[in-house]
Amino acid sequence: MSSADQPRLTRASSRGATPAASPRKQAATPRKAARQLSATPGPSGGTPGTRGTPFGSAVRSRIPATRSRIGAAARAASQSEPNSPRGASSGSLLGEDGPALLDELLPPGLPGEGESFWAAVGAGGSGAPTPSSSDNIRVYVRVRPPSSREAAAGVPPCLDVLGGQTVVLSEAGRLDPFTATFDRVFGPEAGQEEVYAAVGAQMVENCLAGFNSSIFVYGQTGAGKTHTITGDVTRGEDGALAEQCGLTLRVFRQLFDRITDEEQGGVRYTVKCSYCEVYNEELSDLLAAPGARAAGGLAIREGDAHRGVCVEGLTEHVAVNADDVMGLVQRGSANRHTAATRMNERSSRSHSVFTAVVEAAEAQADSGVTQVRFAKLNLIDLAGSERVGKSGATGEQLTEAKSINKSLTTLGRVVTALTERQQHVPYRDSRLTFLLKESLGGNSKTSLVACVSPCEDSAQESHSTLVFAQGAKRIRNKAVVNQDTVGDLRALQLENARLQRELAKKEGTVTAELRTALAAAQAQAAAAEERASATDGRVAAAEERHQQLEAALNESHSSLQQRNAELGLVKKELEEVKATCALLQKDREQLIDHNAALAERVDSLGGSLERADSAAQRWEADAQAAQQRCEAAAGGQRAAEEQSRSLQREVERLGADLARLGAELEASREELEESERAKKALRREVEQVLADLRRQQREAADSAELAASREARLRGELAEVNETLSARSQRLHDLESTLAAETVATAKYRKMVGEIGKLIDWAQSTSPLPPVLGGRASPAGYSSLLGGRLSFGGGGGLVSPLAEASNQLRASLGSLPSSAGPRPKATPGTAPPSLSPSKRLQVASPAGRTPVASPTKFR
Ligand SMILES: Nc1ncnc2c1ncn2[C@@H]1O[C@H](COP(=O)(O)OP(=O)(O)OP(=O)(O)O)[C@@H](O)[C@H]1O
Repeated sequence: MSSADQPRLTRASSRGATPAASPRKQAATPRKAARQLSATPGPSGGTPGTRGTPFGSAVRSRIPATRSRIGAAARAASQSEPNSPRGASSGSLLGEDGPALLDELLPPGLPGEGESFWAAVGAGGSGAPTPSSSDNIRVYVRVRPPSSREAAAGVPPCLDVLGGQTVVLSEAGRLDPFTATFDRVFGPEAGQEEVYAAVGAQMVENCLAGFNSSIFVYGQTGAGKTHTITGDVTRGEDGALAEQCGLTLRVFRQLFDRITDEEQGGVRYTVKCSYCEVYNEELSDLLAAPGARAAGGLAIREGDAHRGVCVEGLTEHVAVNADDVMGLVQRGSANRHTAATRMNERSSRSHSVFTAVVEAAEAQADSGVTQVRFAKLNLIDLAGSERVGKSGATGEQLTEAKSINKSLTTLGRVVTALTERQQHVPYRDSRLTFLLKESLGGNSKTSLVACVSPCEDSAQESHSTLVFAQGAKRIRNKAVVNQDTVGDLRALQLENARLQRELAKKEGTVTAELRTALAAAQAQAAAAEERASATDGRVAAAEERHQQLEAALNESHSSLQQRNAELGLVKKELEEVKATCALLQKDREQLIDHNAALAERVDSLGGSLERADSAAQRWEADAQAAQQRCEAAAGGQRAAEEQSRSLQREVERLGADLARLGAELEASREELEESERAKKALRREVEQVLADLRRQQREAADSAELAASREARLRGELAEVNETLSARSQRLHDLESTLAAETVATAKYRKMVGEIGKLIDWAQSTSPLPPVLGGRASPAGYSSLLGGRLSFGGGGGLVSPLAEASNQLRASLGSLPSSAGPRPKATPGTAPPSLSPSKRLQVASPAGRTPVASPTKFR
């Protein structure tokens, strides 16, 4: 614990809160308080010596008059502030006059002389005086460390903590620093345990003592509220709470430790938890089974005098240790509405309230009375206010932000109304404030932790938070110890029995005073019964017991029958009073509702009136200004008329221009339409050309494919033709060789024929000289060969066969080609087929040869 805690803890203990550092010492506190309560003189323990004190028959005669005063007081109470602290309003149906009026009903010396019945029955109808405490809300400020984003951006700080209780905000542009003092200010270095020791520990003690206790966390988004109230709710490595665990689990750990101690002293505890959230003005149960969430949210209503505001249908879960609570907090937190925003990666989009109702029952061995104390412990995590522009909220987040800001504004108005002690506190203006009604200005000991960012870019929000926290400091709550009526009713019944026994002892000497005392005691019992009937069904049993006592009284004191008849009359009267009270209670409730509705109506009418007033003033001012403008306008009217005439002329000129421009426009429009038509025709043409092109492209593709296949086929055919050609060339060559040989032979034959001819000619001639053969003179042998001259006439001789042979030779030579060159003869089987010229392919002949036409197929 830091040294800064010291002064605060000293002051806390002087207020009755026990420092957390000494739990053992604290452990005795509630038991001691309970014993003290039971020892305090009450109806059953009236001050010795006052019992049986005569208090005159005048008291009885005052009853009817008093009854009418009760009615008036009840009506006045119901019309007065419906939001009066729970302790005051719940103590009686009769409002502030209640104590005095009931004192009038009671004989002196009954339930605690010198002490009003009001104090005796207190808020819970207890026979013991109820300790109450009127405290201001305790307000703490927690400055969180800079976030990693702020540290990285180097945003300068704007807050200083002085002496543990003062915070100073200095902002660029602000002339004077803003300074505020609180119960405690935690700097960025303060850990979770330190915050718990200062804020949470005392709440545990308050709760065990029977006081409702609430802790709020408030502040802008991302300021550290959830970190403070919930924090890390997982187990640490050693199984203990995590270091960053917030107030909630630390409070319950301490609470259950203390309960264990207390139970050793005979006190029995029950802890019932609930967890709800207010999201977009709808209340829902965070611990409801999946799918069991009420559509449209849960309803809130004013509960009975003891239990305060109730949420209908909210599930309650019994917890017997801190682990149970941890499970519930984990489950509920997982169901809570959260979202990532620019300001906080996991921003709570709802207000949440974790509530535990702690009930302690302690039997009093001496009196048989069972003291029942109970307290509500609320841990409230408010959603953070946010500037929409800064948080970047849009869509659903924007709706959430608006709803959050609206309910926080109502919270601000409630705080203002309470601090200014206004008659009407607008609790009902939002679900949040209605739900937290008891914690704000009511029956609760309340602490508020205002969370702020240390950095300058949040200075404005930190300032608003500190101003809100300052306001909250001035709220006064009135907490009372909440006690049940079981034991008190029993005490009253015991007192009743005692008085009746006393009455029996005195028998015939019983005075009218005693009867009145008895009646008063019965009135007390009946009143207590009536209050008890609002909370449980035990009254029926009590009445039965009461009747049994009456029967016993009748049996043992028959002499008192007549008096008992009178007693019956009184009882009847009391029944009437009871019935009247019940009616009054109904009236009062109706009046409270009516009053609240009226107050709201008055508020809204007040607002409307103010708006109407200010509108009327504005209208008046507007009328005056309009009057002045009229006057000024009248002066300017002539000038305006002149101007109007010139404008008229201008208008006419413009009209002419307009007509001309209209005509031009019409012409342009026609041109435009024409060009539009031309454009369309052109477009059609282009489309046609494109279509043709596409078709041709397709055909070209087909032709290319065809040409490729033809080329391949032609190449094949060409190869075949080339082969045929080379075979034919070879054949030609052979034929040429044969022809050359034949030509040589032919030439030889010709020469021979020529020479033979010459010889024949010579033989037929008379020339003595032989012809020149081969360029030489024929040898003599010819002559000898021929035997002289050949004779070609008659007789046939040698000349005729020679001439015949020579003729044959000439004929055969004449059939030979002369000089056109050799021509190959078509060989059978190789003769080219008769093909059309168009189907012949010209093939190059071998060098030196005549080109040959080669037949080929051609498709
Ligand atoms: N005192 C602190 N020490 C260390 N970290 C902190 C402290 N306070 C806040 N943080 C961290 O700052 C971040 C924002 O805190 P938190 O979620 O509690 O803000 P919040 O006020 O609840 O915001 P919102 O209203 O948007 O829900 C968290 O990551 C939290 O752990």
